[in-house]
Amino acid sequence: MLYSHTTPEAKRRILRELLVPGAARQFPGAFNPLSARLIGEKGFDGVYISGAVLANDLGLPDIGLTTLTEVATRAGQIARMTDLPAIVDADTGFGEPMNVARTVQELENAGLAGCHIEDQFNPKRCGHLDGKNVVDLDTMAKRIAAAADARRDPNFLIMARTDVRAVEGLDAAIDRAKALVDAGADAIFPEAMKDVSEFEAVCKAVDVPVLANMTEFGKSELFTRQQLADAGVAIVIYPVTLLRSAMGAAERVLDALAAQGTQESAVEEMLTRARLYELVDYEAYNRFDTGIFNFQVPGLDIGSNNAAL
Ligand SMILES: C[C@](O)(C(=O)O)[C@H](CC(=O)O)C(=O)O
Ligand SMILES: [Mg+2]
Repeated sequence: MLYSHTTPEAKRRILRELLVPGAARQFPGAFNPLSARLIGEKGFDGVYISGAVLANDLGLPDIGLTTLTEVATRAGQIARMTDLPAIVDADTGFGEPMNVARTVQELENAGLAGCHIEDQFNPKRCGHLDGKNVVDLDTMAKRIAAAADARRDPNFLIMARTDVRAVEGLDAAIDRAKALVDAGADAIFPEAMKDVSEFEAVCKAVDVPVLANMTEFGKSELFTRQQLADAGVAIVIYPVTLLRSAMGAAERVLDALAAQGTQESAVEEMLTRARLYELVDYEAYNRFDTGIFNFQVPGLDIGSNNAAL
């Protein structure tokens, strides 16, 4: 009832145990707190919180317009709804090293298990679009070192994302990944890999867990969990999958409603009232109320929901 029963510290310990090279742990992207609950119910290993989804949900493009406060608040709302560890996309860290340090502490406070910080500069963009720009290694290494130094929980995962692959090629991306591990990164997110052999090359080159981004309509094919596991990947994210699916469904029902004058034809596809209540654990709140509201006043009927009161 109410929220996660697992503490942030425990979630971070769990995350560290999950991130084994070759385990290809699946972290679907939650687009709201309730969808995080669904992800947990379906037996996934963790929850991803996408910067693109966060921005798009506010009606903004994913170009670095969201603020640390917005991201930490929303990520915290999502993290508290699940017992799974949640990793959030911290974009470029929201500024220079001192800002990155504050970012990490705010995300720790919000109950996240880890975050990734990338080497683009603002205005940043989706890693699967052309025309990206990256900062030099020194600047990025300082971001990562500041992040690692600022955390108070040693298990809070600092993942370095590099967008260098699309700008300077795979070898340069691998060199950067290695240097970022030296700077303190606990894990590497190599963005926009072209094929599975590229993931394999990164996994071989670094000694830390590697993430694969299986975003639809991007530069990477949608590899299966098994393919990525065989390549040595530790964690796979599906950042925008649920938002795309939910918005696709919303668009279809609006079309039906406009065309037919009723939503009747779409009801079958909808989450039922019962299922929705199940997801918010409605029943547990009822039980809680009944447990508290158990006293009697002589001569007065104060049964639950008594209209006379
Ligand atoms: C992973 C990502 O950073 C995100 O914000 O979810 C995006 C996803 C996307 O735009 O499809 C990315 O840059 O790949
Ligand atoms: Mg992003």
